[in-house]
Amino acid sequence: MTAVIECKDVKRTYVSGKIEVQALQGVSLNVSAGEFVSLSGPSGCGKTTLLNIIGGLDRPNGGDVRVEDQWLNELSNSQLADLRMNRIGFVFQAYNLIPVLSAAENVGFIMQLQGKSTGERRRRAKQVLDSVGLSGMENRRPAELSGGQQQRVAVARAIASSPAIVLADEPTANLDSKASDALLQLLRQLNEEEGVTIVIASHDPKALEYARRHVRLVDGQIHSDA
Ligand SMILES: Nc1ncnc2c1ncn2[C@@H]1O[C@H](COP(=O)(O)OP(=O)(O)OP(=O)(O)O)[C@@H](O)[C@H]1O
Repeated sequence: MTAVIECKDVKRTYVSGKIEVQALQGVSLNVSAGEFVSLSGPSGCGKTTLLNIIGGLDRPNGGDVRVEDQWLNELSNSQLADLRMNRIGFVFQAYNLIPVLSAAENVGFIMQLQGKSTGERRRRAKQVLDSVGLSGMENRRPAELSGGQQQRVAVARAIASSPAIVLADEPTANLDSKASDALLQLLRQLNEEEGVTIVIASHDPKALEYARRHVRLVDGQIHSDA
């Protein structure tokens, strides 16, 4: 099967002041369509950096990443933004919901950027909020929802535009065990029923159980992949 994500010798060095940190030291990784992959490893090993580079939020200093049929080095910043908007869904630890918008408006936000009509946004927002178990909560603002519910809104937002890939960075970090299970179950369902490729960076052993392939990073390099 062709890889939907291909990382070729990806390197990322951060410079802060006189200190250089080699966050990624040559990572090569292929992920096929429909895989559910975990990225784990000690704090600072480069998980977030790798997810950000795969998702086009950051650029490598060396190597390249292909997402579907596009090599990211060849894309301008606006082409990269289009790729993120149309093909990739992000779920972050801190939910990143917009506090003044309702759940439905948060979910519809990217569709608004894509120029979808109000009616279409409302319909799709209701549909995805229903699918993540939040029927009837469309009009609540983030502050009126529990942490687990907010993270479900974040997942609904990530999947609203039917992305090929969902990248999740510590999505269970702020959730209790019941909410974590519900969220992971949701990601599994998305993966199994809709074939969405999922890459999840996490320290949470439970999150790792849900993945079918486990990539472990140590010091910016792949230590194991099984
Ligand atoms: N913007 C930045 N400027 C300088 N150094 C950075 C920056 N972002 C990350 N780093 C450094 O790069 C290394 C990798 O960081 P990264 O956040 O990718 O690790 P991580 O595995 O996700 O860690 P954690 O599990 O703690 O979230 C760390 O040493 C970190 O301090």
